[in-house]
Order: sequence, then C-alpha cells, then structure tokens
Amino acid sequence: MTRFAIVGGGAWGTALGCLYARAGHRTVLYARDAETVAGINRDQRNARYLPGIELPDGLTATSDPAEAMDRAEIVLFVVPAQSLSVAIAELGGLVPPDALAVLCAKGIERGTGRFASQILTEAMPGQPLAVLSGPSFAADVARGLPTAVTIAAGEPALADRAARLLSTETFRCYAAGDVVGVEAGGALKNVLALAAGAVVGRGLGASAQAAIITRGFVELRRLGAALGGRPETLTGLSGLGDLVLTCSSPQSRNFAYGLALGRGDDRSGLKLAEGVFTAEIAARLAKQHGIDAPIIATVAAILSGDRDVDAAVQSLLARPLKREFD
Ligand SMILES: NC(=O)C1=CN([C@@H]2O[C@H](COP(=O)(O)OP(=O)(O)OC[C@H]3O[C@@H](n4cnc5c(N)ncnc54)[C@H](OP(=O)(O)O)[C@@H]3O)[C@@H](O)[C@H]2O)C=CC1
Ligand SMILES: O=C(CO)COP(=O)(O)O
Repeated sequence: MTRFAIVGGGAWGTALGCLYARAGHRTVLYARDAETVAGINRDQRNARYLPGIELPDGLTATSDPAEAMDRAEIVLFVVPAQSLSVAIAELGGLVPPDALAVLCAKGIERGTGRFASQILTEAMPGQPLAVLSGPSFAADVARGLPTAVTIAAGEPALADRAARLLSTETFRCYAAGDVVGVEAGGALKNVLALAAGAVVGRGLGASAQAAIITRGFVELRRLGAALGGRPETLTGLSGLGDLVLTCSSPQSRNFAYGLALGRGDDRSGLKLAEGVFTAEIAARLAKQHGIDAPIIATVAAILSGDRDVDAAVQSLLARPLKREFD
C-alpha cells in the first residue's frame, strides 16, 4: 500500500483518486471547495466535476491540506496549468521532502511559458518529480476502463519506479526520460483539439478533420522538438496518442469547446478547456523559436477575436503551396 495525496478535486483528480483507492492505496484528496469534500465523503460522489460515477469507499477528501499530505509518499498535483503556481505556493511546504510529486496538468503557464515541471522545480528544488500524461479521459479512468499513459522523470530509475507505483491493472504506465517532450505533447494537443472541434463544428467534414489533425501533428512535433522534446516522445502516448483521442471525441472538453466555436454557440458555460489558455503562449513560443505553426497561430487568433472561423479556414487554405516534409 502506498500513501497518495491528490491536490485538486476536479474531474481528473477525482478519477485518479478512484483509480488508486480501488487499487487498495491510502488515497486522500485535497479540495478547497467544502461542498466537493462533503459530496465525496458523504455521498461517494463528485456531482460537480464527475457526475454519474460512484466513488469507491477508500477515497476520502479533506479541505485540510496538512491532513492530505500527512506522510504522503506520492503527491499528485491535479489542478489546471494556470493554477499550479498558486497551488504549489500554498501547499508546497507541506509536501514531505522525499515524496514523489506527480504533475498531471496539461498546459503552459501563460505569463511565463513554463511547463509544470519548471514551475515545481523552481518552487521546490530537489523534490523528486514525474510528469503523467497520455490518452485518459477522467470518466473512462474513473469507470475502470483501460488505457496506457506515459510517466516521465529526469532519471531513468525514478521514471521506472514511478511507472511501477502508478500502474494498476487498468492503467498501464510507460516510463520515459523526456519530461519536456511529454509535457509539450500534453499541452499542444489541447490547442489542436480546439482546431479539430472547430472544423467539425463548422461542418467542414471528416476529410478536413483528418487533415487538420495530421498537419497539427506536424506542428506539435516541430514545436515540441524546439522546446527540447525528443522526436520519438512526440509520437508516443502523450503526443500522438492523446492528440488522436482529444481531436476525435466530443467527450474531450477541448474538442467540445472547438465544436462550439465552429458552430458559433455560446461558450460561457463550458467546462475547463486548457487549450484556450495555452494557445496564445504556444503561438508566441513558436514565433520565438522560428517555428512555422499556422494552425496553432490560427487558433490563438480566433480565440483573441482577431479572426472568425471562416476567415481562418480561408487563410490556412490560401497559404503558398509547399512540400509536405521539409
Ligand atoms: N479531465 C480529464 O479527463 C483530464 C484532465 N487532465 C488535466 O488535469 C488538469 C486538471 O483538469 P481537471 O481536473 O479535469 O479540471 P477541472 O476543471 O475538472 O477541475 C479543476 C480542479 O482544480 C481545483 N483548483 C484550481 N485551482 C486550485 C488551487 N489553487 N488549489 C487547489 N485546487 C485548485 C478546482 O477547485 P475549485 O472547484 O475550488 O475551483 C477544481 O477542483 C488539467 O490541466 C487537465 O488538462 C489530464 C488528463 C485527463
Ligand atoms: O487530456 C485529456 C484526455 O487525455 C482530457 O482532454 P480534455 O481536457 O479535452 O477533456
């Protein structure tokens, strides 16, 4: 039995809580929202973030971070990318120094261009860390459906240990050494899912959807490599794997947000779509690194109101012809 603490009572934190509680680990989830805590402890439900799923008995929640962190061996940080700095500033001091911090957000911090691993390393130098990413819808994982993901850490022995500790019968973790590549794949696929959703929402057809996914993957690989990721990582579960999932299913909140963009629907009540926060900084990073990333730039322009979907499609199609592989 391992002692897990989970920071974040949203869809993914709760799903991971289900996974590890069911696997027999001591699993305590920290949520700042009292109603979420009460719902998990009293009703075995998280009605706000993971409706319709009965949570296992073994999963408990608290709004006392010290209680969650008590002798924790693994601390999963499962808050949105833009909230991670604040969460670490508030809670980092309570994390036992030898606990493995596992970063689960998929995004890039807007103001600084940092990935989660950089945020944690700067705030908590010396803390062992791993990054978890790959195709994994919270509702699927909470229901016990199978998937495979990547767990990356800087040192091979730590990555192997993390993969062993975080794997269950239904959740197969592949160890990797490329932390930045895994983070880049997880963050960029969300931006591309917005584009794929917009294409489908605008009624442009399955061929256009496949084309945007494929050319989006070229951008993911280019920018991921420029940011320091290894090419093979970006073709793995956290790159191609999660791109395929997120760009093809309305179960994805990013794809659903893109669908609403394409249809011209109101987006105010939609759930968290990390790509909305990552698009502009991703486009900026591409520019800084001299990377051609027209789809990412177009998503950023649509979100900022600089371009509508029809004009964006027109301008993508009107670019000068080029070789498929340069
Ligand atoms: N959902 C999924 O299928 C998957 C999500 N992810 C990634 O995991 C991350 C989290 O996503 P998800 O759980 O789905 O998001 P949700 O929107 O479902 O939940 C976010 C949670 O984070 C909490 N939170 C935000 N800021 C803080 C803070 N400073 N301190 C403590 N708690 C905080 C929120 O609390 P409050 O309610 O109080 O605001 C809420 O409980 C994202 O980066 C996402 O891309 C990765 C894989 C799968
Ligand atoms: O990252 C995810 C699946 O791997 C979840 O995708 P969404 O955040 O788009 O729902």
